[in-house]
Amino acid sequence: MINAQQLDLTAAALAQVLTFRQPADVVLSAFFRRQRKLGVRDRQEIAETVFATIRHLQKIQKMLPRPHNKPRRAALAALVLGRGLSIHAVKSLCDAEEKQWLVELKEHKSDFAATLATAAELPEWLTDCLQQQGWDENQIIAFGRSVMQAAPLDVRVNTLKGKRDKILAVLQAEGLRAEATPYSPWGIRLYDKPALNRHPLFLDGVLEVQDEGSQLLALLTGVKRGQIAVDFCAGAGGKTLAMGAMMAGCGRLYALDVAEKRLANLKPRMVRAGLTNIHPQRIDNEHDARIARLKGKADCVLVDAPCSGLGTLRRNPDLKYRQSGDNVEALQQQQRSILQAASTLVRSGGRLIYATCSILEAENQQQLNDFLAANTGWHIEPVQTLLKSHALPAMQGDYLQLNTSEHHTDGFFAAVLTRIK
Ligand SMILES: C[S@@+](CC[C@H](N)C(=O)[O-])C[C@H]1O[C@@H](n2cnc3c(N)ncnc32)[C@H](O)[C@@H]1O
Repeated sequence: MINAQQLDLTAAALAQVLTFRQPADVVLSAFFRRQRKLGVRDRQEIAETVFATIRHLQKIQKMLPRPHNKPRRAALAALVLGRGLSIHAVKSLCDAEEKQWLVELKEHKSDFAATLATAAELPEWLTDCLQQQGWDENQIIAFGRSVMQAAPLDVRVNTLKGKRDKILAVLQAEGLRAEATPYSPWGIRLYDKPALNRHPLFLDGVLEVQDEGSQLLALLTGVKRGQIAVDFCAGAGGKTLAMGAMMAGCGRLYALDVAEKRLANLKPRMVRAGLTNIHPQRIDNEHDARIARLKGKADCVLVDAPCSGLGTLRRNPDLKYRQSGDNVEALQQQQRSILQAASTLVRSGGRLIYATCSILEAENQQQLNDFLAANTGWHIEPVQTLLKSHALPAMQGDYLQLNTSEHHTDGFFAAVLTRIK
């Protein structure tokens, strides 16, 4: 149970977080760096209450229109709405006005359930987008609620270093609540969130943290040993490492990105994973002359495009307040340009995989349709056919579309195209 000092500090952190000028985790890390004396338990209470506030912000905002100006009230509301505390339990932390305000907040329960934005805990710009792409209210509410749950910890077994069944047995024998992921053949789901970065299986490169959905995207590339592959937007290499393992360390895998810092994070991970065939390369942009030598050479190119990230709201609930329709339009232009440039690297008969961690058609199907309208000589490979030998969620259409409410992964989209000339 949170104490008075922790509540005051939560309010101080919320005054910054709720402006949404920066990612919540960045603001919170900087806040904790300034509060050196705080213990682990203090940090946990503050962080949990900050994230509960963001997760329940639609309801809180209904009663408190500018919550960053009244962050103590926002935090108290989060304790009651998000952290399951009764008003009685928090009454020693409140003055009389605050207590009365909490009572009124609770009285609005049925209003909250009757309005789409508060029932789904999604801002109106996003519920509008989802409705425009044909989602009905029940789907939107189911999605919104599914992303209010914290994500479990999914890890991928590096097939160069271990077999999933054996590793799963080791983790279970250590008393961890662990089970095989339902769809990815390499995945293990952990429910207790152990500090994995000190675990010998992590330090030895047997395990990597990776959401099951992200594992499935790598699986979909179908990349094989000895091939030439490109991960065009590799970031810190989540999918690069999985592709490297699929290639059994043979062939060449280029990990490209514009962000030096992210690629730098890939390097120790490659070493841990025992992969020597990955070539990280920073590029200035998608037209960088340094990649011209790969034109028409790659067997497989993955474009895990920069996107709104709206499929990852379980981990980054503040994104729904930091994104907007205008932002999505700017991202669409970037995605179009990257996909176009990356496609030129694919050899005849090779594969191009376009993926995002977004649930918006504007970033997904629409990009694919635009690409196919502007480019001839490409064929869509239905995802169900590609992955028929693997367990895969039932899915309509040719694309992989993962949604937290149905598949318990982050939301992902992926399409596979083959170059036919
Ligand atoms: C969705 S993230 C990739 C995540 C990564 N694939 C993983 O699995 O961890 C998108 C990445 O695209 C990179 N990016 C943005 N613009 C780019 C460009 N023009 N060319 C290549 N990469 C770009 C960003 O720096 C970011 O790392």
